[in-house]
Amino acid sequence: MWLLIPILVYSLIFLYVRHIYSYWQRKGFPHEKSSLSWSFLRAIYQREFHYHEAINAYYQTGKERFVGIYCFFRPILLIRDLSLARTLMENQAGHFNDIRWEYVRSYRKYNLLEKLSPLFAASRLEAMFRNIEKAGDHLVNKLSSTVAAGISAESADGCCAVDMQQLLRNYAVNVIANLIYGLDIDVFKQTDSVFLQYSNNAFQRSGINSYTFNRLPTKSSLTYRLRDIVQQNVELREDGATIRKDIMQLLVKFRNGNDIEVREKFDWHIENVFEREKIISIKKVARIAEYLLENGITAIASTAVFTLYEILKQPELMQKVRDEIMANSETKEKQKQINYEQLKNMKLLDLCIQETTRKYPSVPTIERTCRKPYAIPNSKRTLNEGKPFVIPLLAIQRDEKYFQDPMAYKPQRFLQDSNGNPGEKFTEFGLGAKTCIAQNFVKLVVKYVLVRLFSSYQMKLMPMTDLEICYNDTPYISSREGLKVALKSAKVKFEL
Ligand code: HEM
Repeated sequence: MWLLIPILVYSLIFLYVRHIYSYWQRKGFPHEKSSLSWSFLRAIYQREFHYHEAINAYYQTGKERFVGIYCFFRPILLIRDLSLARTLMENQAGHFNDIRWEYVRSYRKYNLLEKLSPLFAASRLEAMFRNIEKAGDHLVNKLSSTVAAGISAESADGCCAVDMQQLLRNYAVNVIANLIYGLDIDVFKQTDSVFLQYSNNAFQRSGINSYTFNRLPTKSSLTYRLRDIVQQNVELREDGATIRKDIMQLLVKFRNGNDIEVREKFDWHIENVFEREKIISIKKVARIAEYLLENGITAIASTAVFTLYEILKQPELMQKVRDEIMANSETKEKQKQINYEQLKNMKLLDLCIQETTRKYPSVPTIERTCRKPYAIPNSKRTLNEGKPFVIPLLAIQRDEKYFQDPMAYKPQRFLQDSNGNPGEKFTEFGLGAKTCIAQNFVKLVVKYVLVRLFSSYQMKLMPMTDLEICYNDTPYISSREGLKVALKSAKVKFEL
């Protein structure tokens, strides 16, 4: 009798595991070969720890438009076809809604993302430009003091080696703290700042390199400290004691039901309403701010780092970027001055940022869960409720079917050719109801920091033997020294 219990338990586990890993076969989908062998289970387990790389690698192994694969007890449908991927992202019609962004008001359901999209409208960002400049000043001040102090061995020839990855990450922290939390802080000086601690925690967590573990709820004391900052800020602004042109101001306006839609004349003042009329609670404002903080820092830093890395790798491209900056800026009191309008004219840098987001997408895979059965177009298969699909953006954007010579960094690929044919297309910021609301913002802050760097310094990549590019979640450079760049003041020329 006692012997029967373990046998029964093992049999049930065996049947359960086999049931999971035969899902796609049972449903008649094209699927990866699965078995309960040790090698298959080990491969599935390893896939968990290199999720984005594994998903993108599997994309290369076949030709079907979609294929059922397995990730650590989760059957997932991998989409291999760009037009199917676009259809799935665009035509949601309730099939793939993300309930995290839904909210109910007067018995009606709204998509919060859609309502919040004016937060990052170009005209709003233009009004916030002074705050972005402050974050740029903090970075340049830090670099100036580092170069002046000549802390490195290379300082003898007037140049200094710095880790640009870390510096740009701190710049991103300053930008987000300033615009989203409404605080003009400088984490280069305030090294105990809650924002810096949050950023370092998130970076270390990504080192665990696991799909599941990275998604476990991670409410720490930092979350509560950030919530306190939001609470104080919201109260100050609702009292009218502070009017600041930033994203927090727009979030508080939205909370009070004030119009934040894009109009020519915009009033930043907050019309405070009774508590019962508020659209979202302070807790919700804090959650949105934390979501933007968490995703924003890594996305801004990664896009800035890889754009800089690729430009520095190509001296010819670097010269063109410099020329463009020189042609569109003016010198006042021996300093290069750049305003919003001049920045808008720098088209080559726009193309560079676009090319970075193609080659190094900061969202390497898009995943959605099916909320109601979805018949896949031009096929006889139906994706059932509760089952996820994944779009391997990284692999699609590096597929020669869609992009010529995909591993080459060619910003010009997005330009019209001489016959007026449009440049190559891409989907990097997503489509449909979950399109990235912050795309204008990230392009602006990355472009601005690059302009500040190229107009203030001569830069050169230092040789790094252990440079590796990792993808968990956002791409980053894994090397002992981050992205090591030698800097000289712009007046001193490097031998290139
Ligand atoms: C170059 C940098 C960035 C890229 C390539 C990027 C890409 C994307 C993509 C592909 C989506 C769609 C995800 C989906 O369909 O599931 C998305 C959504 C979103 N992004 Fe971005 N993003 C970037 C920067 C940012 C930044 C800086 C922020 C915040 C400050 C941000 C905030 C969001 C938000 C709030 C969403 C809504 C959907 C969600 O994640 O739930 N993004 N982004």
